[in-house]
Amino acid sequence: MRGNRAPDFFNSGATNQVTIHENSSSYQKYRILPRVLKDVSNVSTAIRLFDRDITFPLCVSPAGLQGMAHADGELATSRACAKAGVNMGVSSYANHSVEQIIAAGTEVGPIHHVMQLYSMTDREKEARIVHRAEKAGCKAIFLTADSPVLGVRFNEWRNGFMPPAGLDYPMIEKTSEQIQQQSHDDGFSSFNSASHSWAEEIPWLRSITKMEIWIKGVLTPEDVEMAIQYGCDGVVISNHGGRQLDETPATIDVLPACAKAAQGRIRIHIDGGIRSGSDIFKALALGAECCWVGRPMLWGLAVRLTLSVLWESIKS
Ligand SMILES: Cc1cc2nc3c(=O)[nH]c(=O)nc-3n(C[C@H](O)[C@H](O)[C@H](O)COP(=O)(O)O)c2cc1C
Ligand SMILES: O=C(O)C(=O)c1ccccc1
Repeated sequence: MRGNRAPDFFNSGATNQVTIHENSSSYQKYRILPRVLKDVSNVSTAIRLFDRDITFPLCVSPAGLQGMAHADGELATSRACAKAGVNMGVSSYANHSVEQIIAAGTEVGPIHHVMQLYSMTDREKEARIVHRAEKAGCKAIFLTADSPVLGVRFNEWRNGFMPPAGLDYPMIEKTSEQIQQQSHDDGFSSFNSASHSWAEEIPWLRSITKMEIWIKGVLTPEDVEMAIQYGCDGVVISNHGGRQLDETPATIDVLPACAKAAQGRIRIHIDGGIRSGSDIFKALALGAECCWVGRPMLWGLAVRLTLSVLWESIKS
């Protein structure tokens, strides 16, 4: 059976949903030790990122298929990020082009974007994404390194999730019809190169772009060291929101060791399960410079769609 249950795609983790839950619940293991009699009359949550102040240390992670949550999809996300004064990651599987997404945000206010990339079997197409992103004004490539193949997602399989008709994928240069002709797994993960490696990918990327190069999906001090050796600018400590390899640790639990390994030689950001200001505080206290968030932004888009449908039905 084929189905288009968007929640199966947006909300799901991989296999038994262990990591997706642990990402959030692990924050409750950490307690905040305040120091007292400190002058807090003049404080700011702003941090500097890509040579610009953002209002607070939370940006929006790249997530594909936002057109399934709302027709404006990534355009709306970009506007919202600009309004909030934070930066945004653009997925290679966005339903709008990087040029349109940047234009939509920039109309609202100052905003920077980063382009998410997978190592692809079609290197020429991968290079076209990089060049388009750079020309459009992206500040960095976020190379997602945890997805040589797509995660095992029982919740999607159970209902035969298929991306809906009518959505385009301008960055990977596919229409929904082309995606639907392949099975869900083939349609998506066949673009990713299962034979990717540090040596194949990073020097090549470095040779084709001046943008910063970040590795998204790092969970170990060893890979932080690899990213430093390969001259990368930053890493995002991430397990893909528990959607790729299940039973990997919560990102907050591996952050201290990763930050220690970095010793200030590379930027350390984090995502996965961050849902409140105290989560952000703990991540910063444990060594991250900035946090990123995925699903809550998608839920916001989907609620806007639901409200507009409700409103139309009330009016008529
Ligand atoms: C529906 C959905 C689609 C995603 N698509 C991508 C993607 O295209 N590329 C990518 O690198 N990460 C993708 N991610 C992972 C996010 O960038 C991020 O790592 C994750 O959502 C963070 O966890 P959180 O949702 O608990 O905040 C996706 C996540 C979700 C929920
Ligand atoms: O679902 C994801 O996590 C993801 O990275 C993805 C995979 C295929 C299409 C869009 C996003």
